Amino acid sequence: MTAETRTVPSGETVRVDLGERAYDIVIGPNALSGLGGLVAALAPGARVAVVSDETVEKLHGPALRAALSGRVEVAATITVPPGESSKCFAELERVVGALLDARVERGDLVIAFGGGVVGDLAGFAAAVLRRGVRYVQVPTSLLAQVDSSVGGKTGIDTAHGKNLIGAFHQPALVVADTALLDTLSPREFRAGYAEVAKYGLIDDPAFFAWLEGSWREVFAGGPARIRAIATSCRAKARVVAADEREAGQRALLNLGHTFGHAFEADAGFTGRLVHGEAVAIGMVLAFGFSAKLGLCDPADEDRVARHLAAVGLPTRPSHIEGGLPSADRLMDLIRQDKKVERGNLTFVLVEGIGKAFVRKDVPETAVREFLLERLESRPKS
Ligand SMILES: NC(=O)c1ccc[n+]([C@@H]2O[C@H](COP(=O)([O-])OP(=O)(O)OC[C@H]3O[C@@H](n4cnc5c(N)ncnc54)[C@H](O)[C@@H]3O)[C@@H](O)[C@H]2O)c1
Ligand SMILES: O=C(O)C(=O)C[C@@H](O)[C@H](O)[C@H](O)COP(=O)(O)O
Ligand SMILES: [Zn+2]
Repeated sequence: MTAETRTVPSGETVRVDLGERAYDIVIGPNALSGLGGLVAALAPGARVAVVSDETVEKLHGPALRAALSGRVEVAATITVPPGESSKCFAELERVVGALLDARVERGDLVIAFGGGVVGDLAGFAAAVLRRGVRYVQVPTSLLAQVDSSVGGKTGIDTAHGKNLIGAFHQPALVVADTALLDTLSPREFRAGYAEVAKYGLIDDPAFFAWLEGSWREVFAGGPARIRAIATSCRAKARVVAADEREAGQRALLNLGHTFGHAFEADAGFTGRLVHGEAVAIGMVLAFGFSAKLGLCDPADEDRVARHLAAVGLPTRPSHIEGGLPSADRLMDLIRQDKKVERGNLTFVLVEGIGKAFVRKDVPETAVREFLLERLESRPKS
């Protein structure tokens, strides 16, 4: 275990152990109040530029500025429209332009204040601005607190697919204030929960079993929520520290994503299907595909689907509103997956709950046949 953990009252600090790029994830219900001091210590005298979305800025912008006040000068606050459609070239150009207008220098810091969309977009902007400035993740959605703010994957989507343009650029600090989640919509909380459950499904069956019994407390807030977030961050920190650039085992964090990203791209990166929902459907499909290949017991797929459905997540392609793509359309999108090697598909498969593994050279014919079986509704194309 390379991720260090320090327990602090009603919260926790997890270290992402990456040598000269190591950083802390500060987790807790009042973590935001410490941001000014942490940023001032990280880059004494530096200015910061805040990138947020309109919803988060309106709800929590004043608290962020109060946390920075008297410690750090805010050079600019840049907002983008909420939602996945902001992870695009046009918004990247606008954000980078605004950072240059504010004369953000190499020694300054960008603060990504929002969900995973803002984190991925602002992180990518920071990666390319003046060939790289440091940034701080202040994640405000459950998904961002348990997954996207950690690990340094940044980027945008294109019509070709999800996150196809981007860079590995680690944050200098992550501050996850769990109280900010109180304003998150139930739908977005559920979407983030899919990535929480993912950590149990990858290699922590005891965590998955705990979630099956305690998810209501996680949704309600309090210690169970903090425990779920800290456990997720520890798991992600451990994987990232061992394989920063996804040369091998980091691909496990992609469980459910090869299918999920294809459905998201087909939906046009709209609110019709948000990332966590696509991951929920994709994880059930990953279990189903593994069962079809004789690698795992079909009962495990049922158990996963039962739990995700219990919290209100979609679990089948037919749950996606607005019609389904054809298997051929999905195969086209899957061929763009970043795990493809010399044209061959790579999938994260399972031998059971908590027993995920990476399989290269998965035959396209097997994937297509499986998709045809699972696209129960009439395709729209
Ligand atoms: N880089 C990574 O490792 C990684 C990991 C997982 C997901 N992602 C990416 O993250 C994105 C999804 O992130 P997301 O689910 O946070 O979506 P998001 O950023 O769109 O946030 C979801 C919605 O919640 C709102 N919101 C955020 N915080 C809020 C708060 N505290 N109160 C009220 N509303 C709030 C936002 O305005 C938005 O409408 C996808 O683009 C996905 O690809 C990246
Ligand atoms: O951090 C990772 O590695 C992940 O795979 C986490 C995923 O939850 C996340 O959605 C990530 O952005 C997907 O990565 P990608 O390389 O498939 O775009
Ligand atoms: Zn994801």
